[in-house]
Amino acid sequence: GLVVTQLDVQPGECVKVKGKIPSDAKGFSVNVGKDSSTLMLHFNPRFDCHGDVNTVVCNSKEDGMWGEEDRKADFPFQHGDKIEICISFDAAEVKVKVPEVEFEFPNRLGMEKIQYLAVEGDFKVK
Ligand SMILES: CCCO[C@@H]1O[C@H](CO)[C@@H](O[C@@H]2O[C@H](CO)[C@H](O)[C@H](OCc3cn(Cc4cccc(C#CCN)c4)nn3)[C@H]2O)[C@H](O)[C@H]1NC(C)=O
Repeated sequence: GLVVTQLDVQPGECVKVKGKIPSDAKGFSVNVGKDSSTLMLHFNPRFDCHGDVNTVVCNSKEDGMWGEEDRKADFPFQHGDKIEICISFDAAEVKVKVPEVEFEFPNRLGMEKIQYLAVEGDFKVK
């Protein structure tokens, strides 16, 4: 999927990804951080994959190693949805705004900018 590098997003700024969730989507992820091995956030809505149904899984990745998963209570996504995902952060946390819901995740790595964004799986970036 889409990979963007050299982004240089600062605290308080937001990066927005618009796209469509295919009608047969199993799951997708939006990753932001330094690069593919060092992620401030792996935002992974799962419709039906890895044994999860309608569950948003968030995690961080440090030098290629996954952290502790954080499974969210909300799942505000449906097959066929056209959505905007807005990601912003500060020293303490990462915020992921989607229609109707804002998810929060700790800025575990204390990252001071987002250089890298990658979208994987069943999400058609517009
Ligand atoms: C119960 C004991 C075992 O526990 C399980 O252990 C697994 C392995 O660690 C974890 O799963 C890993 O979880 C990690 C976050 O933590 C990651 O999501 C990682 O995926 C990386 C990855 C990303 N991509 C690209 C991509 C992305 C989204 C869509 C597609 C598609 C498609 C076409 N339909 C492709 N491919 N692989 C996942 O494998 C499970 O959550 C975890 N489950 C629980 C309950 O704990």
